[in-house]
Amino acid sequence: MVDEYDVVVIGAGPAGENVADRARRHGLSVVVVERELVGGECSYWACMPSKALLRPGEVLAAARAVPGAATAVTGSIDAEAALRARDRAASGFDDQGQVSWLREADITLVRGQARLAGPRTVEVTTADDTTRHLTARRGVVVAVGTRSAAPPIEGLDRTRVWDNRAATEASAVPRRLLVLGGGAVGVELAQAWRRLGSEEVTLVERGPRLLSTEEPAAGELLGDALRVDGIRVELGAEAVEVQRASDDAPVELRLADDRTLVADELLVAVGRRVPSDDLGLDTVGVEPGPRGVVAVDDHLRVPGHAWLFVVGDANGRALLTHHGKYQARLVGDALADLEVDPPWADRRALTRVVFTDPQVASVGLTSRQAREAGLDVVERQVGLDSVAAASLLGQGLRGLAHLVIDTGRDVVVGATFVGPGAGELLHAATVAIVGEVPLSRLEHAVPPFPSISEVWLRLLEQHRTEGRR
Ligand SMILES: Cc1cc2nc3c(=O)[nH]c(=O)nc-3n(C[C@H](O)[C@H](O)[C@H](O)COP(=O)(O)OP(=O)(O)OC[C@H]3O[C@@H](n4cnc5c(N)ncnc54)[C@H](O)[C@@H]3O)c2cc1C
Ligand SMILES: NC(=O)c1ccc[n+]([C@@H]2O[C@H](COP(=O)([O-])OP(=O)(O)OC[C@H]3O[C@@H](n4cnc5c(N)ncnc54)[C@H](O)[C@@H]3O)[C@@H](O)[C@H]2O)c1
Repeated sequence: MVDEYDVVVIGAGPAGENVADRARRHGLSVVVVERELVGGECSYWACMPSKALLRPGEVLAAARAVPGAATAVTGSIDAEAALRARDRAASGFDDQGQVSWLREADITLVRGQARLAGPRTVEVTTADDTTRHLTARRGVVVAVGTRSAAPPIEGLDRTRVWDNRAATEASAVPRRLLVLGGGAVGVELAQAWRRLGSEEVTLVERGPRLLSTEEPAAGELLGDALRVDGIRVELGAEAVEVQRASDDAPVELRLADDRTLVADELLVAVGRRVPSDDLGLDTVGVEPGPRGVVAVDDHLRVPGHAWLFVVGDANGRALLTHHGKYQARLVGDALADLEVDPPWADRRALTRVVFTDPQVASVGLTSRQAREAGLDVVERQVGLDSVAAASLLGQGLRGLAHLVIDTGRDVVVGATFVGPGAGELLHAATVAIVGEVPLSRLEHAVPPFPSISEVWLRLLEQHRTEGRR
């Protein structure tokens, strides 16, 4: 059976859904192939459940920091209620809502495993083991996302451990949790489970700090906050071996310095891998790169294959839902032959928020990336406690605001905010970066009093006082 559409999308995660939506809005016929749940990793085992797991602890900590409110907090977190709220945030791990949305948008859904079978052709093996062939008049879009990567650690392939799926869908709080990897997944889920009631949480990171790709001060401040929560943070620690006597026995993680850490669960959060092995890329002469990533040009096309696009995690440019969706919107326009800018914000204005408490929110280049790119930059940094609003948020608040300023053009090229709710501070910086607003012009962007946004005043004052160097 061969069906012809304008666009065939492989994968119905946020990137796939958005490219389908955009292309359909332009009047193109679109089919999406999904082998699991419509909505992808983000909806069920990543963004949504992890944020739901973090939220009760965040609210409680905010209340405890406020005199008057703190005394009203007498109980502890109801973990079972929190897990039920998590289930609701993940739509009960059921995709009927998103399937209805596809139907209403007049996008065809085919359930099954898709793989390329030559130029513009996709072969689908459906659940009942029948094979369908879909052909694309305008283009095929690969939006297959990523899964947890397994590091080469002795014994790992024989040992039951948590990946992001197990760690976000768990139905009970582990008494002792080990987390391998101090990136976004590791820090968020370590704090979530600690605050939900895990008695012992140890975070193991082989680098010298958490969130190693962000400004060093951000990872250091977050590390301090996690320690205050009672999480043991092991930096510069390399895991070399893992074992369990049986699936229910404690898990043992041996480090390179020969110490052994023991827990009930081990979350492995050391990065991601694109499931491109069984994608039929060989049928069109394409080889995936490291971690299965399918490389694309500036317009998200696979070089030499103008009909083949890759959006979202699978192209390795930005492992973030909102950037995948941004890419998807541009590819949806390109499929309709509209003239589009390349998605340059992936490179120059990448927005990221780690939803721990404090949140770590950043956009654009870090000081290191800016210098590596050959820019002449200065850094400005102030504590969040430099503004009046901080004292109203609660006692003992720690946080920072940091700018990377290109002295040649006198514009912001990177910004980092660490603090409660810092993610909501980010968009002002994003607009300043994308709009290349000169710092002299920012003097006229007046933040309201008393708001945390007043940190912009402190940063600009510092920049004026210290001159351009
Ligand atoms: C724990 C965790 C928390 C996160 N939190 C955030 C967050 O707060 N904010 C944020 O921006 N990002 C977050 N991320 C990252 C975010 O989840 C991803 O960037 C996002 O899901 C990528 O979207 P995607 O559409 O590219 O891929 P995915 O969401 O992975 O979807 C890909 C879809 O393709 C399907 N598929 C794969 N291969 C095939 C095939 N051959 N045939 C048919 N279907 C196929 C899959 O089943 C899946 O449904 C988090 C990640 C993790 C692990
Ligand atoms: N809030 C969010 O937006 C959010 C939340 C979670 C994940 N994400 C996305 O998901 C992506 C993947 O996140 P991640 O945390 O899995 O990966 P990551 O690459 O961000 O971090 C992995 C960490 O594990 C460490 N590591 C690697 N091997 C190790 C080993 N053998 N022993 C000890 N440490 C080791 C690395 O040094 C690194 O710090 C992120 O890049 C991010 O884009 C986003």
